[in-house]
Amino acid sequence: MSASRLSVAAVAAAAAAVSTCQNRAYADSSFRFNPFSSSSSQKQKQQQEADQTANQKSDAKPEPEEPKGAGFDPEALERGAKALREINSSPHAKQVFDVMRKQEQSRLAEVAAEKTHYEVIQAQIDIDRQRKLHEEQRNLIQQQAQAKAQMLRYEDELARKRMQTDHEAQKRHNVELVKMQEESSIRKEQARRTTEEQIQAQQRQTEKERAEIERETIRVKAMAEAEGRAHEAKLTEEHNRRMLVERINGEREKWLAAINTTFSHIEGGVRTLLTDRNKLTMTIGGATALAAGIYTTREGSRVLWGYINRILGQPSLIRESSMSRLPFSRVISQAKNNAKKYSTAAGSATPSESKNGFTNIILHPSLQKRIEHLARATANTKTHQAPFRNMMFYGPPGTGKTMVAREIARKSGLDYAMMTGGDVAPLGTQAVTKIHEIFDWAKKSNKGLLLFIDEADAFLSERNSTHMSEAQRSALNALLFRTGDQSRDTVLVLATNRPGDLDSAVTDRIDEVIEFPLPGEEERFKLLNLYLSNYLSNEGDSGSGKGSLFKKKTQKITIKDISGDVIREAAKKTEGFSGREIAKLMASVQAAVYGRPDCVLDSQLFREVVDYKVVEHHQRLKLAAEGGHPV
Ligand SMILES: Nc1ncnc2c1ncn2[C@@H]1O[C@H](COP(=O)(O)OP(=O)(O)OP(=O)(O)O)[C@@H](O)[C@H]1O
Repeated sequence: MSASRLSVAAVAAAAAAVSTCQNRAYADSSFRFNPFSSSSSQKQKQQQEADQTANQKSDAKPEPEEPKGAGFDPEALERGAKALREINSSPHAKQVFDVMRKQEQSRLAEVAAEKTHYEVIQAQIDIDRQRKLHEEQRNLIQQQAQAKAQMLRYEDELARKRMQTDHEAQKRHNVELVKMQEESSIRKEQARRTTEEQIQAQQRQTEKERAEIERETIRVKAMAEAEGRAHEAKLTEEHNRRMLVERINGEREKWLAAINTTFSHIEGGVRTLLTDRNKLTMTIGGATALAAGIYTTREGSRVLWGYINRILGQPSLIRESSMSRLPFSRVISQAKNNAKKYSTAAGSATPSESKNGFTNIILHPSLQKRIEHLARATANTKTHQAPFRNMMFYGPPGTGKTMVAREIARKSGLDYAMMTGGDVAPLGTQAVTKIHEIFDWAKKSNKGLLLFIDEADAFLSERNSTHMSEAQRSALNALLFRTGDQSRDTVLVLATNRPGDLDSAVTDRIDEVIEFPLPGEEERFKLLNLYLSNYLSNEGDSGSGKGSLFKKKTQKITIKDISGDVIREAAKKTEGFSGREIAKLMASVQAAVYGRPDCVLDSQLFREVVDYKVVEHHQRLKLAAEGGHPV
């Protein structure tokens, strides 16, 4: 029993020694497997502790202390060798070695198992590592993908921003381009306009120069003609004087001879007469009758010559003139005026005339005041021998321009002559001569002449206008020439519906410009009243009524219920009517009254005529608007 115990202890010691050596060898050779080496060293430690415990138990006597070397412990080898020796000497050596071999095998198996376990762990670690690596790679790829996507997004955003910026820049550029183009076109337009204006200014300048030259030519021509005429007149006068002297001398001699003869005859005759009383009486009576006949004939022929001179001397362009009246008609009118003056002085003047300076002319109060003032100024100008002021009347047709011109002439004591611009064009080349004739003729007036040119725009329009003929232009230049200086014998009054068409040189000669508008409601009311009394009142029905259309009236007109309100209503309806239209309306009323057997004018008939005249007026306006003509 003790032997076996001993052998077991020896084997254990040997095994421990061997294993220690092996462990050292392991520990030296395999640093790689740290966990295993640590566990084997622990085991070795445990083994050593177990061996020590077994040795202590088996030996129970203290082993002398071996000096401990630095790296190698010979004690174990010694103990191993001792144990081997004991084993060798033991009969159970074989069994011991078997056990040892089995232990070794089982230990190796353990080590292999541990190794396998470790390998499994290692593989697991590898797998984990690989998985981690893979995950990391995947994360990395994901991150890269994210970064790339972000990058792409960023690039895309950048590209979009760039595109937007480019687009805005392009837009700005386009706007600038358009602006530049606009500016350039404006500049071009301005340049074109400037050029056109320059060309027009040049043309105007050329026209002006041409007109100036023409005027100068006409002036020089006129002066030359005047000089020629003066020279001719001088020569004629000289010749006439010589002839007269010769004739007087001849006559004197003839008369002397005749006187001598006569005296000798007279002497004989006187002697006979003194002796015969009857013959003396007859001779005295015959001489007186002869003297009276001679005087009457001379005065009569002088008056007749003056009249013929006026009639034949009146230029053909003058349509109406106060200078062409028969001398006896002037005497009659003078007598009439005197009679009027007398009756006025006696307090029988018509209210309209005493109050209103212009008989039968209805104007707006302010216009009337101005006209009266002008008439007074013209009269005073004439009295003081100052230069006359020219006038222009403009406004729609039939507003009283001609009437006023005539009245101004009458009031200011001037002669009056009227011509129409439309008559000038048909005269062609004769027009210039005729214009000069008028102004020469105007000089014959002792009182001064108011020359009224109606439709002045027909021949005094802008000289640059294309539809103006050369003859018309010359006529206009002639008028401009004759009115260039302020005149002391002619007042020029132009009337036109289109003042804007007049040549600037013509308007330059005008001192007073007066507008004649269409009558307002108050004026229409007065006009209706005026023409009602002129055409329909029975005053002066003896045939001399100033307003009667027919001098002889066989039946009296009866006016019924035509109150102020009825006339006021008509004045309201006739808005846009001229004075002439209102006069015509009342003439129509008169015709309508004469159309009735009883010659009664009542408010119904009056209203009917007014209504159809208003309709007619609007139709005329419409037609004129369609035709593009002024009414
Ligand atoms: N203000 C007015 N007062 C009274 N009657 C007027 C007035 N205006 C016009 N008339 C009447 O109209 C007629 C024409 O007037 P007048 O010839 O003076 O007009 P006008 O302006 O010269 O016209 P036109 O431009 O056509 O020559 C006159 O005879 C008169 O009957």
